[in-house]
Amino acid sequence: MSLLELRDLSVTYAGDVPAVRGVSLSVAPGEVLGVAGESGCGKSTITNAVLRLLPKSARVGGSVLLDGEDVYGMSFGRLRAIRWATASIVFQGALHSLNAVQTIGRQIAEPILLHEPATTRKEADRRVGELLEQVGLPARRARDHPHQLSGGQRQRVMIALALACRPRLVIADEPTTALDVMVQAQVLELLSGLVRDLGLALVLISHDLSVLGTTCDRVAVMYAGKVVEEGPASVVFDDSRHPYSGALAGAFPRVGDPRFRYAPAGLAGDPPYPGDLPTGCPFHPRCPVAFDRCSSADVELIQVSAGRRAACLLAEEGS
Ligand SMILES: Nc1ncnc2c1ncn2[C@@H]1O[C@H](COP(=O)(O)OP(=O)(O)OP(=O)(O)O)[C@@H](O)[C@H]1O
Repeated sequence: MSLLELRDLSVTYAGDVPAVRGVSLSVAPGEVLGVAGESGCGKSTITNAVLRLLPKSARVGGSVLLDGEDVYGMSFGRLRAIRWATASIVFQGALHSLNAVQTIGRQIAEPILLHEPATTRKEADRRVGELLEQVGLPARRARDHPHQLSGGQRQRVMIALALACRPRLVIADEPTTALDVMVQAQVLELLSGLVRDLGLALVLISHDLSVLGTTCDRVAVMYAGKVVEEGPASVVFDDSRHPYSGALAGAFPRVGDPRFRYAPAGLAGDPPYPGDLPTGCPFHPRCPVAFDRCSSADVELIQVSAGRRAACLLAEEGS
């Protein structure tokens, strides 16, 4: 059974900005789902929607089911109980998310003491030490302040923090952005190990397909608030059925790679602003293989083969 299920989720910000438009996705324990797309496609909005962290003015449609429970139908008391304990988020920007004037240990202990009031300070400190070791840091680093750690170490602390209350789902929003390639690989290996060892469900959000390709079981590619392709990570990138996924994958091309057929020279232009979307397929103004119907036809996400969905007229025609 899925631990997280988004059913036709839509989020519209004040001013009629439809940032997320009918997204259906799910992730099971022990599975890594990648969510890819350029800046502004709605990735962080989905993250915040899962734990009801959106601004009050945002309108939410569809549903978010966490372990079968409707997140938008539950009381605030229940919501407080599931935040951290059932699901937690590793937010973007480790440096800015940590409190500069508090020790690492204090910050990790805080959600434990809040969610498990029977825990003593001493027990919480022991758990903090264990959590730090679990993410590959010595327990003594609990006494440090954030500025005493490197970027990669701070990101590990963010992961320890997310694990503090033993959640079953972790959403990591751009967990490796701003880290150098070696440290990136270590953080991804750490996350994969946690999925393997703890049976976590992990949603990994990134604009960088090389990050997702190596770590995820399945990937959903988003464009202008919608999923435009979804399937096993390896095939989505190696044999894209949507020109946008092909173009994103083409940003990391290999010689002789079939992805070149979509993006010989990279992807020109910018994604549309959600408040001002083009008619037809929202990708058509940038699409290297668009034809006349693309600017007017409604394109739905359809199943193109077992476990694979794509939203493209060419995929519909099976070409
Ligand atoms: N509070 C808000 N009010 C109005 N519009 C918003 C708000 N937050 C986000 N948006 C808009 O919604 C769209 C989706 O934003 P979101 O942050 O979810 O994208 P993203 O894919 O996570 O981008 P990034 O990778 O840059 O974080 C963007 O066009 C953004 O400008």
